[in-house]
Amino acid sequence: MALFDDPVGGILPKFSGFNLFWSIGGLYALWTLYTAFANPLSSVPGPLLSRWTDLHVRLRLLNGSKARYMHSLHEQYGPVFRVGPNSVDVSDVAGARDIHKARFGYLKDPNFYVGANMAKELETKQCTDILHWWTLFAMGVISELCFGESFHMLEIGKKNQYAEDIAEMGALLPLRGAFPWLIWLAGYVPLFKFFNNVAHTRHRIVSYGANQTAAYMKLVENNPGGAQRTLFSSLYITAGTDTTAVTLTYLIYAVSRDKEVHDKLIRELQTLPEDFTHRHVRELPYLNLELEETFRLYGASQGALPRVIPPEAGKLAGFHLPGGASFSTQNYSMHRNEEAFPDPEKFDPSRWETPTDKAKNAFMPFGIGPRNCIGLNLARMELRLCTALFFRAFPTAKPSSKDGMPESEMEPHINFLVMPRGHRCLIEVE
Ligand code: HEM
Repeated sequence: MALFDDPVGGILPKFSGFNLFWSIGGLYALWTLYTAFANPLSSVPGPLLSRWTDLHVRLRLLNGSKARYMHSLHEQYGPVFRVGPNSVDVSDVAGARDIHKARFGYLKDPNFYVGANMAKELETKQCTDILHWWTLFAMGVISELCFGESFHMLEIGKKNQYAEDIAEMGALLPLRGAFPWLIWLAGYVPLFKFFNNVAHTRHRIVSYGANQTAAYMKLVENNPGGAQRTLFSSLYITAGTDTTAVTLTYLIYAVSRDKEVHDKLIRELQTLPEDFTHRHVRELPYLNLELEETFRLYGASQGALPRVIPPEAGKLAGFHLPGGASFSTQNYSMHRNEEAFPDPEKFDPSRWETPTDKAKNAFMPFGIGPRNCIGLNLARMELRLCTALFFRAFPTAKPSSKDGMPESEMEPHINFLVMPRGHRCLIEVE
């Protein structure tokens, strides 16, 4: 059957369904050959499949194993490998640094709120979920900075709808990027209801942010001298909540399961005055080493941070990368570079006593260059203070298997951000 009738008669060639099928098939075959062999990225090593698709990498987002899979591909193919037809991942330290760079308080008293809540839970349940409490704490700090008002979640002991939405959005962010068509499909197919919720969640977050900002502006108008300055809601609130809470959780976990590291910290904390402030903890040498080692192994940002090669193209670690191609670096690999960090899986704060240049260069827990983390000083401050307050209050803290929590629950589930697989971290005291 002719698909297009030519009313003028005989000028246009007649296309049958059969011809159309072969034409599309032919174009597809040409594209397949081009992406496989003639694309400028074809000289970059990588799995054969990556010449046509990055689906094998994206699918691993679903079970949080993408960073580990990418790391295994680095071990197999070297510091630059092809992720998909138009993207590469780079763990070459010098190259990654060049490209990233060239182109391109009022803290709520964690002792009072967090400490009291944890102590209560320890008394009633004999263990406490520190991830839960650090999340409420970090959210409280950021909401005060953004909206001039805390959400009072620490006092109530649970997340409000906004915090639930933010957490859900954060968890789904990588999936939105990797499978945008699933979000679209969710609007039509009831099977994908889970993804459909993403759109509603996003809408609720945007309107909450707008309302809170309007309320704050009114407060400033009515009381120009009285209202505190805020960072406003333009600061993406997710960036400062789970990142801090998860990193802090892993810090406490890593320290409390290693007797030598733990005892050293406790001895150092005993030198603090009773009414210590951040000014005191900032100067504690061993606490600071522990912070660095936590950022290296468990810093919340371990997944790929993508960048687009500018139109004039670039050379990276010996490979020519065409303009428009995407390249990424992931801290999971950079921070496990064996030359920079011997025995990379070991949590060893002492490696930061005299770090080599290689270690300093490969270390980028807050990103580098003009788009690095704007909250890094706040995050460091929260981590130092909370760790000191926590171990002063609970010096015998250790990971708990009460409530049936196996160690495997603490295995990092890495999408863009890190999250313990079990979404909790139970601690008990002796
Ligand atoms: C341990 C805690 C944290 C870690 C590990 C972390 C890590 C990072 C990283 C790696 C980036 C760069 C992302 C990229 O290159 O695409 C980033 C960006 C950012 N971070 Fe953080 N962050 C933390 C805490 C915070 C806090 C507390 C805030 C809020 C005050 C914050 C706000 C931001 C913002 C707004 C950006 C985007 C900057 C831009 O795009 O120019 N972060 N963070």
